[in-house]
Amino acid sequence: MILQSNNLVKKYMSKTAVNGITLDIEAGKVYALLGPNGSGKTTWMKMVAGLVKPTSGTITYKGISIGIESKSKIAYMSTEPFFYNYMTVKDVGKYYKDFFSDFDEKRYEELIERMELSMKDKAKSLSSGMAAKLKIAATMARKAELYMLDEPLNGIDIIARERIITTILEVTGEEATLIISSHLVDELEKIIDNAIFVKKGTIAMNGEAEELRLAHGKSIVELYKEVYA
Ligand SMILES: Nc1ncnc2c1ncn2[C@@H]1O[C@H](COP(=O)(O)OP(=O)(O)OP(=O)(O)O)[C@@H](O)[C@H]1O
Repeated sequence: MILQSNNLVKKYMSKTAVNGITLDIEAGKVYALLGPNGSGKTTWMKMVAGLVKPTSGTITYKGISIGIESKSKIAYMSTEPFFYNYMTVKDVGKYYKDFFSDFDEKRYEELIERMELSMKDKAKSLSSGMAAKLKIAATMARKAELYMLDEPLNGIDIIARERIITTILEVTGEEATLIISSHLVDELEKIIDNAIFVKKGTIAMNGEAEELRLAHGKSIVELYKEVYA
C-alpha cells in the first residue's frame, strides 16, 4: 500500500465536503476517482497533497503522515491555473523546475511536443484546451511516484483526449501510481485498474474495475449512471 486514507473528514463551517473516506491506494495502479460535482473529490485530493488540513482522520504515504517528504513524491495537478499570463511555455518549465527538484526538463520538452504546443507560446495566448495540456505537461514532467490529476481532460477536445491519456500512461511507466478525477468516465474506462465512486463525501463503491464489471455485469460507465441516478 502506497497511500492510506483513514476515515478522512473535512468540514468547512457547516458544510461537510469529505465525510469519512477510507481508501488504500496500491503502487503501480491507475485509479479513477469518480463522482459528480461537489462530491468531495477535489477536497480529498487536496488533503492528500497536503494543501488542505483534514478535520479528522489520517493520511499516510508509505506509512508516514503527509508532509514535506510525501509532497516531494506526489505530483498534484489542481483544477486552478498555476502560471502567470506573461509567461511563455518555456518560462512555465523554468518556474516548475524552481519548485520541484524532480522536474525533468527533457521530459517537459518531449511532453510539450506531444501536446502540440510550442516553447515560445505565451500563456495568455493559449486557448483553454491548450492551457489544460500545458498543465498536464508541467505536472507529468515531474519524476514523481504518485500523480494526482484533478479533471485533467476538462476543456480538451474529444480527439485529443485519447492521445493525452496514452501520453500520461507512457510517460509515467509501469511503476508510477495515478489517481485521475473525472466525470468523463467513458474516456477512463479503458485504462483504469480501479474505480472509486465518491458520493456526498463518502465512498459509494470501490474496487478493481474488472471485478466490478464481472460482479455487476455492467461497465464502469453503466455503474456510474446507477450509483449517481
Ligand atoms: N473552501 C471551501 N469552503 C467551503 N466549502 C467548500 C470549499 N471547498 C469545497 N467546498 C464544498 O465541499 C463540497 C465538495 O467540493 P469538492 O470541490 O471537493 O467536490 P468535487 O467532487 O471535486 O467537485 P467538482 O467535480 O465540481 O470539482 C462542495 O459542496 C463544495 O461546495
